[in-house]
Amino acid sequence: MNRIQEKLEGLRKENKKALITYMTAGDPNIEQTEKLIYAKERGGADIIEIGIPFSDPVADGPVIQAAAQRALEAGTNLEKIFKCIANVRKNTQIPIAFLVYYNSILGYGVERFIRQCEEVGVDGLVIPDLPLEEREEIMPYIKSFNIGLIPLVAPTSKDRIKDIVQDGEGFVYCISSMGVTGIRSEFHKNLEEFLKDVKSIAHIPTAVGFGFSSKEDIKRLLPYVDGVIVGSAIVKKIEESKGNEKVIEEFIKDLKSAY
Ligand SMILES: O=P(O)(O)OC[C@@H](O)[C@@H](O)c1c[nH]c2ccccc12
Repeated sequence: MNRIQEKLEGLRKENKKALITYMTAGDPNIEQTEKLIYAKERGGADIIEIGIPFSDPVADGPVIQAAAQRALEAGTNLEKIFKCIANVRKNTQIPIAFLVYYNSILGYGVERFIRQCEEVGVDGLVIPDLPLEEREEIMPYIKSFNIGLIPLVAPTSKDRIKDIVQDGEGFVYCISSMGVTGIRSEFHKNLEEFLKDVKSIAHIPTAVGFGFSSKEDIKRLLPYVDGVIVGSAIVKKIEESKGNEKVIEEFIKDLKSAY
């Protein structure tokens, strides 16, 4: 069992749910990313999702695109990110998933990338631009290392949900609404139905993300899932505060108070 599975299993036994928090690696710089991981953990984050900055992030909204831009301008690359996670692992066993575009993996070399993930202590991968049909290219490597592929399903996935979640591990990432990441006030009109459907089909825990920014949002969703993912709202705070650890810790605490 890896850290993500262990964490979610532990929470389930206590009748609790997970707060999963996203940020882009290297925003505002890679040294601060390490400190922000600790700040998030202090604030009560259960799982940390780290975005690998990429020049053509098709699923990212403006806030996260800008973060990737800042990270790339600060000289962030995979080598530095792996080093950062290796350092983090000297201090905490908090579960870590990478949000990484498939092109970044291909550019680095699939096997080399997955091996490195395991070596430094990454537990899961979310790969937004990897279609089900192309999964077999990477699956053998993922299976031979202790990493989980976190599958993404959207309200439009419908009949394909079963196939998409089949060899997923960790949790199923349910996308709340179509389009790109970013804070929203309206979600897919059948969101609750969709989340219930995924829950009934999936053999692993479910989490929902895309658009959430407050404890009110979280409270509304918790009955239907095992975790809620918050990204842009945190990245915006990182931008505004220039990566201030105290600000982020307090914001996470506030979100966690919904649980
Ligand atoms: O930013 P939001 O709307 O809170 O959504 C989470 C999201 O940022 C994070 O999980 C993410 C960042 N980039 C992505 C690309 C695809 C899917 C998910 C993501």
